[in-house]
Amino acid sequence: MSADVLLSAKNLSVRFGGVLAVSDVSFDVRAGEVFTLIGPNGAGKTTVFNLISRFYQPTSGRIEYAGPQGRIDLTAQAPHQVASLGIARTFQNIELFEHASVLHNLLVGRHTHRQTGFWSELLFTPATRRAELAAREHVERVIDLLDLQRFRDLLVAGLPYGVRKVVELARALCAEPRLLLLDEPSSGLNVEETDDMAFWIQDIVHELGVTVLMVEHDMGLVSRVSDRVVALNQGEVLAMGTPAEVQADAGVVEAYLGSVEDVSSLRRAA
Ligand SMILES: Nc1ncnc2c1ncn2[C@@H]1O[C@H](COP(=O)(O)OP(=O)(O)OP(=O)(O)O)[C@@H](O)[C@H]1O
Repeated sequence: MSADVLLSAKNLSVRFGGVLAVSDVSFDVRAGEVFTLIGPNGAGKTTVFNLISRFYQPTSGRIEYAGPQGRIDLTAQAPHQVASLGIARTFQNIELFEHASVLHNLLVGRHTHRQTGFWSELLFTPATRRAELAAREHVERVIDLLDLQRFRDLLVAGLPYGVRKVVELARALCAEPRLLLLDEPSSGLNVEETDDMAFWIQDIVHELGVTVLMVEHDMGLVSRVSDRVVALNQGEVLAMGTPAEVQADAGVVEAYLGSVEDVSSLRRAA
């Protein structure tokens, strides 16, 4: 794995009974890029995400990851270790504490980052106080970056869907991830909100230096924010490259024929 690679999927396969959901899939995600998985329904995108989050174990293959303490085999880690390795994710269906304020949700998101132990937290030692202060500062930075000031003390349950999507993005960022997994960030959003989401994704990559691995159906968003794209079909890699290169691939065009997605919009906006 070369120095600029943050995550490397190597010959991943997953079988569910008779279904080969992911078949010999390999790709590298470079530090600082937006790397996007596309493909028709059932192509294996969510399964790849679930392998990286450690919800699923591969039938064969492995995932190498440049963690805070050096390179590791991610597939050997327990699911509860993933957050402390600097990997955060959002979900297709928003997962927030509905009856807590935005600020509370963000502080909970931050909690996975805490390094202080049980006794120091109980005794509120100087190390705990410093950690608490750093947590608050980072949460405030994320609130500012994603323009959430006016919502900070409101309950999540009362917020419009589009704002909740941004809060979920903020919650994931509060854990200070090295790698952020975004599962269909545009799902449920209207055109204007999708436009804003593209802006937020670009902003967090540039401002926070986070690497993004995304599953997305909206090809306008994909072409706007992605550095590189991998197209999956029936569990296999069809094509990989810049949005324009993948769009030009004959296999990709064929896989998308008859589907609602318009592959021509994969051309990156100038
Ligand atoms: N837990 C599971 N048990 C059995 N089969 C599964 C499981 N998860 C996924 N599959 C199957 O694996 C294949 C790939 O599904 P996956 O959800 O990864 O596709 P996808 O590309 O994310 O599709 P979509 O865009 O519809 O979310 C499908 O045939 C699906 O039915």
